[in-house]
Amino acid sequence: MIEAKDISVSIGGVPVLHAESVRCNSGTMTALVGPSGCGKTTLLHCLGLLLPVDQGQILFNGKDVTKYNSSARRKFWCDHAAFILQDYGIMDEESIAFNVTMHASMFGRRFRGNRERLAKVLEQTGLQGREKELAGHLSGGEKQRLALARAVYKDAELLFVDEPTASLDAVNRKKVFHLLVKFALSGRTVIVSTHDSEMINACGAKYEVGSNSSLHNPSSTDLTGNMGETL
Ligand SMILES: Nc1ncnc2c1ncn2[C@@H]1O[C@H](COP(=O)(O)OP(=O)(O)OP(=O)(O)O)[C@@H](O)[C@H]1O
Repeated sequence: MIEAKDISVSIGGVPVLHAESVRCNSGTMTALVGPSGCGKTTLLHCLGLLLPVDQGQILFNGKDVTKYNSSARRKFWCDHAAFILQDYGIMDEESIAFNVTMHASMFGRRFRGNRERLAKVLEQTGLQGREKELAGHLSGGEKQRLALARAVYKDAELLFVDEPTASLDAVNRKKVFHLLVKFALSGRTVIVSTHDSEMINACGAKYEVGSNSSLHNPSSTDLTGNMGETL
């Protein structure tokens, strides 16, 4: 569970978030929604400790992590978090397998990850059989799916996702959709900044950035919204 409590952020002296509070529960996919420029990405970055807040707190499983220094933040990212951000964070000069597993020997790029898990996530993201291809040769949509494959392979407790369906066709949108839903249903905390109405409908909780109000607060018996229907 990750939570923002009354956080405010200014960028370049311009207020972007004002006293925002949102709680993202485990086992749930939470949508950060609202018009372009309202601060969805900024809030996502604050929750992921990628951007410091000026006021308020970020709580991870109830623990105040707001003032973590750079080494504590690095450990938080390494141990608990996975990100699919707008630039996808793909290393173009590396293979697909390396980008997913982040494992290779220093010399010769010999594969050292978990082969079974790698094959499974590539299958789930429609990249099966392409382990050895250079990531730089992939299209934008394929890179987006590769970023998702990496996040699922890591199996992190927290998954931060910015516009996961932005450059995908209908078939791949559905694939990404199902994968994120399954991931949340397995007990993970998934936070998605999105304009995609189908994606928003699949989320168990929705928070309108800038309105200071949750659109839907999941009760204990309805932690997943209509995620089950999506599967
Ligand atoms: N690095 C930056 N420098 C200056 N202004 C910024 C920066 N990052 C964000 N902003 C401003 O903060 C506001 C919120 O941006 P943010 O990207 O969080 O919005 P968003 O809701 O995610 O938008 P979109 O739906 O278009 O992606 C915008 O007005 C944007 O111009």
